[in-house]
Amino acid sequence: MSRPITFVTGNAKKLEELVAILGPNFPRQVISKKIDLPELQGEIDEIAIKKCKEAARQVDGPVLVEDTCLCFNALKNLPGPYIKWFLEKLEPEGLHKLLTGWEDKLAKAVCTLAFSEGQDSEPILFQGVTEGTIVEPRGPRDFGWDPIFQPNGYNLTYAEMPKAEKNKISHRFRALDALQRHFVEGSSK
Ligand SMILES: O=c1nc[nH]c2c1ncn2[C@H]1C[C@H](O)[C@@H](COP(=O)(O)OP(=O)(O)OP(=O)(O)O)O1
Ligand SMILES: [Mg+2]
Repeated sequence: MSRPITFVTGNAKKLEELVAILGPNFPRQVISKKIDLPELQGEIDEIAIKKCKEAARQVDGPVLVEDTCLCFNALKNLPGPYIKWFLEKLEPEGLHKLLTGWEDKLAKAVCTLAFSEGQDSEPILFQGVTEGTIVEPRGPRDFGWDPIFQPNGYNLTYAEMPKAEKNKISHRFRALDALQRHFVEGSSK
């Protein structure tokens, strides 16, 4: 039996979505641990790899971490990995106003998962991207920048969508889908 995978995050909403998306059929047992890992700088992949290595060091076993970016097309993909600080200071209204000077409101939500079997294993990455536009905030405020992100093909923001609907098309769903395929295909070998 493989050891359980510890999903390390300080964000209860991420955990809630991960549990709902993975469902009961994921081939490995997943437990969670609340640790606020350092907010690192750099390119997305590099941040996820370093975050995962730090989690594996602290947990000393198999770990899963994720880093979420919100990339504005007009701003050459910023705020990207720095979205947490932008959101904290500007709130959804301010984030939307950042784009006042640009006609281009296109954005990408990017979820990068990093998995490692433990301190001595290299992290493996799985990424999910959902494209959309940045709109004036609409809907409940319970999760981050959900009120300003309207995925392509919908006239609802992530915040206005029923959770089950967001979880079918979100950046997080797409990344977890790739992770799930890796484990399901791996376990049938
Ligand atoms: O689906 C989402 N819908 C709306 N907002 C979201 C979503 N997913 C992450 N977020 C927010 C949380 C944080 O303000 C920033 C990502 O930063 P990020 O470092 O990845 O998350 P975090 O520090 O809250 O948790 P963790 O301990 O896993 O690093 O975007
Ligand atoms: Mg973080």
